[in-house]
Amino acid sequence: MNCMDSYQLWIEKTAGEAELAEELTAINGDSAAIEDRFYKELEFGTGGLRGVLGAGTNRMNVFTVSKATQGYSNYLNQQFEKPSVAIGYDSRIHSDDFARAAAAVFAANGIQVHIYDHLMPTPALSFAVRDLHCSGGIVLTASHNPAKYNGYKVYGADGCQITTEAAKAIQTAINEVDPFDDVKRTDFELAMENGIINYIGEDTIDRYQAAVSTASLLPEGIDKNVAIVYTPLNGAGISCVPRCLKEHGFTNITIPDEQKNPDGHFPTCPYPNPEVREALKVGLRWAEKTQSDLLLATDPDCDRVGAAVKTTSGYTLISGNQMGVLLFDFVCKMRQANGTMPKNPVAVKTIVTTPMAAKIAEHYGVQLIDVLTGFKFIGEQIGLLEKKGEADRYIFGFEESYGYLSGSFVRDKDAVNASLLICEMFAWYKSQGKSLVDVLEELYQEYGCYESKLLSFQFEGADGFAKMQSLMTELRTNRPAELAGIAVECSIDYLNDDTGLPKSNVLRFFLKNGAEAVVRPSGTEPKLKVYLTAAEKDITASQIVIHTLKEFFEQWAR
Ligand SMILES: O=P([O-])(O)O[C@H]1O[C@H](COP(=O)(O)O)[C@@H](O)[C@H](O)[C@H]1O
Ligand SMILES: [Mg+2]
Repeated sequence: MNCMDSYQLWIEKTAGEAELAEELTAINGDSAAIEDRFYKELEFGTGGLRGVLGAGTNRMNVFTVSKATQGYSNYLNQQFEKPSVAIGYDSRIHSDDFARAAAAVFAANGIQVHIYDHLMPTPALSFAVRDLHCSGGIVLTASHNPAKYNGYKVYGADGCQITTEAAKAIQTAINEVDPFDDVKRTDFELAMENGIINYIGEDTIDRYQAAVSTASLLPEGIDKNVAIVYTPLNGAGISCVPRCLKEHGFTNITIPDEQKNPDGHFPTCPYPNPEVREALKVGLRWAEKTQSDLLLATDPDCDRVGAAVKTTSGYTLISGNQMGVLLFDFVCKMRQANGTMPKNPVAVKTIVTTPMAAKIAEHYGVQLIDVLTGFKFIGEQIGLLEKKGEADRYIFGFEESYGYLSGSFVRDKDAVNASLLICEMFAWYKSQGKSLVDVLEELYQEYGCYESKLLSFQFEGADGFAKMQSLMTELRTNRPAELAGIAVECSIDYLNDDTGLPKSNVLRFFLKNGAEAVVRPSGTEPKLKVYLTAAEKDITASQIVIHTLKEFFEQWAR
């Protein structure tokens, strides 16, 4: 069906939904606006389905959510005799409505539903799937994307987001569903009365908090008087992070008034992504006002966490790679000291995450596995260990995009777990008179001066998508012998080369002196991402290499 026909059909079928009907009427005659909403359907990317809120097949709305849920229900009913699911949601616009709509579709398909009765972190959904022995689960969230987005993360029975094979099968099942004719629905309240929909109890939440507590590494007697500013960025972290920190003795916590309450409009952080400085602005102001030691900021679904620490010259932001290596080293060090390092320990990172991790792994005798971008691939590795009865070998997983997990109790990145670890690590080094910046410097001395940078280039709409594809194709077919004058020693095309990993649209260039550039389109936002790494003899030299590469790629993406 072409865009115009789809548009007409949607006008007819969505008349009962005031918000959508109004939007469709408003774009009458605007062919670009119509095309943008109908030129494709939402598809699984790095972290589930994700799209702008609004009317159309390429938008997140009650129809696309219901269609996805019907498809997922068909898949579950095929795979399991008596399927059940867990549902979570964050603070985004319509996350709760979509969660209830999805619950009603599952219920109408005879699938038992366990749904949180208030917003909860994404990792708590991963936990609930495992705790309640569900066949799968979903979270309504677009993670850290801007406020105009929402999304739909899908989980398997192991509590891990579905990976390649399952995603393909579920996508096929979804594609077969007509959103207007094929979706079964029941009344949410009625299904609650009938017991096919249940609220997830406090006991599950308590067990989740207890599981996170098992990740604690700090020995008795360490001073925990760390002054912390914690901001949930108007998201789900408020439900778990303060409680977790307090239960572990970190009681000196200030939460910024503006960002404490759930609010999907994110009025003071329109792009609620701890990776970007702008999102930390309010938190930094509160940190300065209260002269706090540490700032922690979790994204709306509380699976990633950003941090800044007080130094003599103000607050220093710690990047995802920096925090990853700090935590990885800390986990290894403490487990060795506590006598809890398992035999043949395993850590997992993504291919776009700093190669410095390999040096740390080698130092501690940890096997380090590299996987494609997406924490689901880290969770998948834990699942593979679990199948062999060896889940305890997993000690840490991380990715440069501020995602960390130090235990097998959940299968997605966990910012509650990571917030606790960061506070413990901070207190541990503070007790030795060191800041995290000092420790980072020590790690550079020991393992090499790795510097990294992520470049993101925005490409909106159908035209942007085509431009991104052509940039990738051009780079793939005319593989450069040098980048910004730095020799390319070899390169990997993850789409066509045999890497042992699933095929993926990623190009990786290994440059002279251990520098690297990895290029890939984002699977969650209309962006092209370039991940740069340099490893020179000092940090300044590494920064110069990064700067040169940055200028080159900025020119390239124009
Ligand atoms: O968005 P989240 O926090 O659910 O996280 C998901 O998306 C991020 C961005 O992916 P992309 O680079 O494809 O945009 C990935 O780094 C992450 O591994 C994945 O779990
Ligand atoms: Mg997130």
